[in-house]
Amino acid sequence: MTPAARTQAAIDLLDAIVIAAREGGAAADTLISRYFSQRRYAGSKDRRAVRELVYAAIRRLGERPADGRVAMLALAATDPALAATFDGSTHGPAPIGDEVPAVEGLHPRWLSERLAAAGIDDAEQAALIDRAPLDVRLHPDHADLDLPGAEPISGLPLARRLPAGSDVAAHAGALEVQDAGSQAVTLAAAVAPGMTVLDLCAGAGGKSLAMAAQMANEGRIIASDVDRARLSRLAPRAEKAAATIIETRLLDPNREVEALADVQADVVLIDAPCSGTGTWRRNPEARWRLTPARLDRLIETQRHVLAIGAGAVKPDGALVYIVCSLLDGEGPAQVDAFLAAHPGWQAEPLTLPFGRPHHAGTRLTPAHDGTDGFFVARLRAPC
Ligand SMILES: C[S@@+](CC[C@H](N)C(=O)[O-])C[C@H]1O[C@@H](n2cnc3c(N)ncnc32)[C@H](O)[C@@H]1O
Repeated sequence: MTPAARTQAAIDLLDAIVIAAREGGAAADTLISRYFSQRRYAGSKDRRAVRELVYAAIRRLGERPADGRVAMLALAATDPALAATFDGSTHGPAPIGDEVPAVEGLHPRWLSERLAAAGIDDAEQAALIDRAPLDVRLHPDHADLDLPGAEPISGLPLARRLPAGSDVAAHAGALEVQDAGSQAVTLAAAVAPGMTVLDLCAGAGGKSLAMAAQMANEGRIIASDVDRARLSRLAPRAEKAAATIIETRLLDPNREVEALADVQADVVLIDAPCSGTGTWRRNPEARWRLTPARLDRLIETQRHVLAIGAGAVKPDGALVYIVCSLLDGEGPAQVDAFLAAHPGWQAEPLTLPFGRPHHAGTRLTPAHDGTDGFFVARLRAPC
């Protein structure tokens, strides 16, 4: 592909990403993969170059742009070589005319304001869209696995930080790709061999698998979710990891309580659906998707799953609430509301390898901890 054709490809992709963000379509990564699967003529260098252009534009623009062309024009405004690719050639974009590029910025203004209200200052906000590192968790049986360029991560003996682009697929069964922050917040569950644990919002099971390792594969983990497709990815992962204590339970939305009536768990982990503001490093276009109305719906769902989770904790057991968001409405405010509505429950102090105390829990941020952003709280049920 010529440089001009790469620019046009980035514009086309950004068009699709903007529409998907507005209409709840697929993630940018998925759209990029689909785009190139239909254009076999594009080589690996072309794909990398186009991808970099697309993500540079997404990171540069806080507000969702009108379309791909104004997004790329914003990049071209400070990059003469890129501006020169708007040359009107056969596969390239039309020459730059009297056009207004998209406005640069960190995040949509309403989200910046809510993050600031949660104490996330400008430097912390900027770090939310840095590039994320590639972290993995080794299975205990493979703790001495030699991975080229792997760095240890302090406080997490089985975690390694790998050079970008490392081939982890070659080690399936010996490791899981999992952000160090995600590994750290799972430690708040303090699970031990023999316990009964409910991972209420298990998804594809990243945290269930980590807990099974912490439990030395002894005890019982019920991994539940309302999303069949996500939950179905857990069984093959558990098999590869030889995590035999995990059983999956697909929940019918709004009938979760009946489906979990037999569960009295030592620990209920709720990795709740959330806005994902703490994971924007991995999918920065997610900040173009979120709206106040969507956030309100997520907050309502969080309340719902907290109430379900509380009913499955045995007396004196623990409820661990996690969100990968830095918005207080999804973290501390949820926990405060829960404690106010559930007399006898108490927040417990946490000692984790990362994070700082924040209201009734602990907060991890990319700038402070080098991890994705999380809020986690551990709540003790009355005896
Ligand atoms: C943050 S994701 C979980 C990620 C997962 N724990 C992991 O570590 O990979 C949140 C999950 O909550 C699930 N969820 C949403 N509403 C739910 C409900 N009412 N009951 C159970 N799970 C629910 C979603 O389907 C989604 O998979």
